[in-house]
Amino acid sequence: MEISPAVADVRPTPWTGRFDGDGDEHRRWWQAVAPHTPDMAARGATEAVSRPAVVVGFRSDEGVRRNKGRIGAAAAPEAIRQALGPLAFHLDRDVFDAGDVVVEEGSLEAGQERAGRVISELLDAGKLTVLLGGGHETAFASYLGVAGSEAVTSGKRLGVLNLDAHFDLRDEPAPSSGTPFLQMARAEAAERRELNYAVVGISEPNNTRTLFNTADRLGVKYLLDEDCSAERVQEFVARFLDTVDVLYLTIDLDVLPASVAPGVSAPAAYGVPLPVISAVCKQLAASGKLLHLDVAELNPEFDIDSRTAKVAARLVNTLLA
Ligand SMILES: N=CN[C@@H](CCC(=O)O)C(=O)O
Ligand SMILES: [Mn+2]
Ligand SMILES: [Mn+2]
Repeated sequence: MEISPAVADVRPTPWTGRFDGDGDEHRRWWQAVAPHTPDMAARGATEAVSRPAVVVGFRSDEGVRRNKGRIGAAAAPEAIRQALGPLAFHLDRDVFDAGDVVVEEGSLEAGQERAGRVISELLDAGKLTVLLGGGHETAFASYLGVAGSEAVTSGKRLGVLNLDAHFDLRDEPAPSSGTPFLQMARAEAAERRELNYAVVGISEPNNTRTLFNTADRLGVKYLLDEDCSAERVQEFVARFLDTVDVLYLTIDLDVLPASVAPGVSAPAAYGVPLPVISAVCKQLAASGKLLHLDVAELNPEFDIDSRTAKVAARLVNTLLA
């Protein structure tokens, strides 16, 4: 029996940006990105050398709403595409847009499952997947996709690296943007595995003792924001990479200082400097272990001059380069 491919809820719309000419030397992201159609799922790269990347949006406010935050992240996928569109395209890979999964109020879990199925299929077709959130409930959608992929079900060791001021290990009656990594730990335990979870940028005053206790009980490795010198982070990430075969990277933009990333639900008073976060992205891209990535918590409503969206776009560009 033929199983129909998983598709996003909303088809991709054309990207826009500055036009300098049609030649390769003028190429920007908006000219390079092509719509991804279900029948392309199994198609490999064209002339590009690296694994093709596929962008998927996760339009969700529901996790932040449930977590009592400032809603508006559902508009983030569009804002990040708008910030990526005009950037000069120097990548050695094809990039496709598969459209958006749309989370209706109250139906977060179903949206996470839909996005998970789309991600798993793309991963199994050899793509590097990029999920644009949404609040950090996006991470559980990513996890479902990654955990359902052949790479992980065939036994490759998965590592989850979170760049975030928060653990997001809350124990709540309903999933939210504050719970995804506890949900992952429980899902991994159900598969008789342990979640291999590391966080860079934890703000001590913004995580309660309960959250630190949960992190310790689960064996979470973390670096506090105040300890995030370039050297410490590089060494921490290198040690973590040694323990994994495939990596899922999740960037919560509130890991950055509020001056760099004001457009988030919970801006960081301290934050990890952008050059340090950018260096991590380069380190991960060079590792060859990156399976999937997402960017979460952009809230365009609170952004200033698209500053946060532009940082998100820049980091995605770095990770795919
Ligand atoms: N996504 C997670 N967000 C933080 C929000 C913290 C806050 O609002 O101060 C958390 O739940 O810990
Ligand atoms: Mn988070
Ligand atoms: Mn956070």
